[in-house]
Amino acid sequence: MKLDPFYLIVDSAAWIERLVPLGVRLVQLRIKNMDEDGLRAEIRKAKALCARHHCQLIVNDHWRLAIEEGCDFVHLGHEDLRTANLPEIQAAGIRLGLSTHDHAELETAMAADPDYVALGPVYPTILKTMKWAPQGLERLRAWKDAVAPIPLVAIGGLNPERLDGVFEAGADSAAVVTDITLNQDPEARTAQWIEKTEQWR
Ligand SMILES: Cc1ncc(COP(=O)(O)OP(=O)(O)O)c(N)n1
Ligand SMILES: Cc1nc(C(=O)O)sc1CCOP(=O)(O)O
Ligand SMILES: [Mg+2]
Repeated sequence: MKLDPFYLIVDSAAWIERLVPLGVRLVQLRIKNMDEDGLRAEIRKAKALCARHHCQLIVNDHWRLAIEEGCDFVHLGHEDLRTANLPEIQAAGIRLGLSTHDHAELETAMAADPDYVALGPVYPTILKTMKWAPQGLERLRAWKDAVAPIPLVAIGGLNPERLDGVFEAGADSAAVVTDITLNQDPEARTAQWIEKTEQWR
């Protein structure tokens, strides 16, 4: 499976409405702290927007709602995997991306037969507190050797200036939150990401 090299992560359907029409092909809806009705409405809106703009939607964490809403790709972390029903996800034909941060998580992830593996944080991130130190590019290279031919996603502290390094180290896709959502011109920054990643598309 080929992933788009630019993997946008946002926390609302409103962001998807704003940025996906610019040409984003891969987006994750990552919402924390919302009740089930609100989440369902956001997922439904995001799904419709992505279908209209030929963008692959990946739903973070909320795999059951994703199945119920007819989505086809979810992202889960190690903690999520403890409570997720993998056979149910697989039986629903849902593709699965998994986070990893260390060798133990990588082993668990590979055993789950994922459609991609993410490694992070490659660089320091301001989005959330992480218990892992920045992984760096050599670690990314080692992960590539371990997961290929499964696609590898790099995440954490990424910006256009860091993309040559992460793709040279073997990443197939680069995921980003704050470099775009906290930018003073998110539309222009998105366009910059799309243009910069064209060489790996
Ligand atoms: C592409 C991608 N990689 C990693 C994560 C992190 O997932 P997780 O460890 O479950 O943490 P939360 O994002 O749920 O806080 C991700 N969401 N996407
Ligand atoms: C959501 C997330 N997961 C990570 C991991 O390492 O698993 S790093 C991260 C935050 C990514 O945001 P930014 O691009 O702003 O650094
Ligand atoms: Mg999670």
